Amino acid sequence: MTTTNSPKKWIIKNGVFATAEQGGVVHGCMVIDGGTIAYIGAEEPEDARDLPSVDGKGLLFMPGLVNSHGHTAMSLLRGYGDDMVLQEWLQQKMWPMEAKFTSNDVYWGSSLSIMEMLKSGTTTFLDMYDHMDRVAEAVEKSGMRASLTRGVIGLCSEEEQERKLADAISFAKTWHGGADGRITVMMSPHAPYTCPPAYIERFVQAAHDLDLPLHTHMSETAAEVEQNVRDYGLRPVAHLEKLGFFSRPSMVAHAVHLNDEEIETLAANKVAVSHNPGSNLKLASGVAKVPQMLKAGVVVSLGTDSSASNNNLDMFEEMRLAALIHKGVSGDPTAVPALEALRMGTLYGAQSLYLENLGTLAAGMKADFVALDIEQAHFLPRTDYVSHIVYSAAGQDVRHVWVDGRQIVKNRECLTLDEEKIRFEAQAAFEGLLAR
Ligand SMILES: N[C@@H](CCSC[C@H]1O[C@@H](n2cnc3c(=O)[nH]cnc32)[C@H](O)[C@@H]1O)C(=O)O
Ligand SMILES: [Zn+2]
Repeated sequence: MTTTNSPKKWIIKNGVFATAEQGGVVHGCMVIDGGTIAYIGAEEPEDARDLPSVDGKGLLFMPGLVNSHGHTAMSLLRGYGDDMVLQEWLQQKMWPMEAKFTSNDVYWGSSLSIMEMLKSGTTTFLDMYDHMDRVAEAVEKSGMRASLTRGVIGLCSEEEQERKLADAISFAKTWHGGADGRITVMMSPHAPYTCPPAYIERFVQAAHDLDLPLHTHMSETAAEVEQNVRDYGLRPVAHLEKLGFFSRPSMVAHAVHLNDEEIETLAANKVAVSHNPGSNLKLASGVAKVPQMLKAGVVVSLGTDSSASNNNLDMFEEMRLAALIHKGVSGDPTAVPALEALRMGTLYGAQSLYLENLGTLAAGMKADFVALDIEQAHFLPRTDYVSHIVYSAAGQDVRHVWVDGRQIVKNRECLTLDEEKIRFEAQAAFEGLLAR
């Protein structure tokens, strides 16, 4: 395929498009006008005759993947603490190292993750972390789309709490709508077990004042749920509901340990969930009731969580895990079929981040899409392309990536980033952390 220098309006011909719309796959062409998909269909539109064109032969186009929960700077801790239970992993391994992170460490860790995500077909991600102005800088440079949130652990003095909340608010004021609208912001107390109730209420108030969605970790482990009942007399869902958390558009990560009534509460309050199957398996947190949540009408998207609990950011793996685990656990092979897994990785991700016109290939949607190289053994025979994406593909199959109609990965290389420098600086940052 010969690629274009992104003229304002152009057409991809001879392509196969897995649209993530109900109905699945289009063989034909797609017209891109600036940052928007203007047309997709089997027939070439009359007025497209003279447009600059690209031959899509040998490529499978699909919407860019949306990674709805993670901590990008933690790629610096990949392989640093494995095979541990959540609370010990956080308290003994992650938090002591993270306390040493400088804003430069965050910049290079985040850049490493951004490079990994882009090259494996993710075009939008959520990041909950500290030093978020540096993450925003990395996102802006990369050309990627992101929902960024200054996550706050409130197990500290009141003064410190005030400083962190002020930091979260000032980050939101500076960056919401930044990078030509590619950056949006959420407000995030880290979790009910790391933030006192009154402090969580301050975040809810700030989200109201700034008109932003809320995000948090919720009901990730059974121990956390028991602890919440001991401390506050309520399970985390009722606890957060009581604190007004669900009075805002909100999205919670994990939601592993839920009873039927809690699933109904999430559905009734339109609370979206980021399901993180790889991280939940690795930390043995349990298996979320995804088929039940989907049936109840909850928007369930997919996230990797950080590279310290995954240990990569390949969203094809998360789609495959989501499609497989829930079959295995329920004994029902019709649970989470391929198209639903693809929609969890794309459209439902966009919806859970409260981003509009994003997540499928259809006229009027944002032109965030990727092309997989399907001239490979594991894409044959050419039967069901949605099945191939979910059950056979991997991030390494991604060849080109566009965000807002602009090409940012071409022939597996990031056009916006200095890949060698990022690899060097990330390794140096990790060595610096070990030495301090
Ligand atoms: N250092 C910050 C808080 C950062 S929010 C992101 C936090 O989430 C933590 N984290 C990563 N994965 C998980 C998970 O699966 N569950 C709960 N916390 C996690 C991570 O270690 C990091 O400390 C402060 O100033 O308060
Ligand atoms: Zn997390």
